[in-house]
Amino acid sequence: MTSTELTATATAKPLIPGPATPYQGDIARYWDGEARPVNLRLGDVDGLYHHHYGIGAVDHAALGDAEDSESEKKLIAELHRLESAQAELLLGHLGDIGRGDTLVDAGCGRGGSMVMAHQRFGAKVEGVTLSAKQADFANNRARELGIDDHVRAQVCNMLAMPFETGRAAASWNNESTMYVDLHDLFAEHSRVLEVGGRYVTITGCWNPRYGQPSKWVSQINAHFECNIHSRREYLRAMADNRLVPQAVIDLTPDTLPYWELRATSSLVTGIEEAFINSYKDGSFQYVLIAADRV
Ligand SMILES: C[S@@+](CC[C@H](N)C(=O)[O-])C[C@H]1O[C@@H](n2cnc3c(N)ncnc32)[C@H](O)[C@@H]1O
Ligand SMILES: CC(C)=CCC/C(C)=C/COP(=O)(O)OP(=O)(O)O
Ligand SMILES: [Mg+2]
Repeated sequence: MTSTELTATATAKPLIPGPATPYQGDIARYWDGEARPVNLRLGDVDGLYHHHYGIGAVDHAALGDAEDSESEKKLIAELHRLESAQAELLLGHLGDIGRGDTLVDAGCGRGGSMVMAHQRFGAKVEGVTLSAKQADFANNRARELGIDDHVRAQVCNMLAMPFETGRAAASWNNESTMYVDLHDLFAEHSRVLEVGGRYVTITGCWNPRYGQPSKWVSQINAHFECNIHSRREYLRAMADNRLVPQAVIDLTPDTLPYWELRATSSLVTGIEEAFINSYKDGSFQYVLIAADRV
């Protein structure tokens, strides 16, 4: 069943009485209304629906040549492959995860990373999103795949998750930290993670060596109604909340090929220039941070 045929059969009920702030209400409405072809057409490739960006070298052989009648389909498949490669990289930093473990996806979107996490580790995966539409979509996909006993999305604020203290083996934010205060966020991850648990995020952050958010970063903030943090804020907020980084990887060179390929596609959304220019002028960085809960 493709995304266009998929309809919400069960409506996710918010766990807490609605968004915590008017801003969160706006973000819930943004994602409830989001239906960009660049996200749905890529997800239709294999049923893994992402709302993050790709990394890795473009496989130009897989694209065929321009005259190829299938070139659009091949380009979509290649963009999707790079986005799934990004999720695999994040999951690869979660550490030694077993079938009996519980994982938390904070800001889970339509659930592509949750499905991949369960398929990779066999673990239980709990996701939260502000968007009832995204939660319904993710839960319908889990039901279709027969994994709804292990993969569940709930409508709630990632700053107040309905999970017991100290029970998650690992948790992550995949391009969802730019919607919340990092101290509040990392305090909540530190609460739900077991001692020695692992936290991972992949995010876009402005470069403190540039000085302040560039005009390109401001354009990205306006485009997504988000608030991109600086790299130093991540490290400071982690240090203040018992999260000790054990890997900080600059993925900027690895994500540029994805953006340059995407900029040639018919699925462009208009934000490609801001990402490419900010990555190239050094004002913006694409970073993975993996940290241990001490
Ligand atoms: C860019 S999408 C990323 C989705 C997913 N991580 C992925 O990689 O496909 C950002 C997600 O963060 C969620 N989000 C933003 N603020 C949130 C909050 N305060 N609590 C829970 N989810 C939130 C949005 O609902 C959306 O699902
Ligand atoms: C790295 C940064 C700053 C990302 C901001 C968060 C975000 C909106 C990611 C992509 O979502 P999407 O896949 O829905 O966006 P698009 O429609 O551009 O593919
Ligand atoms: Mg996308």
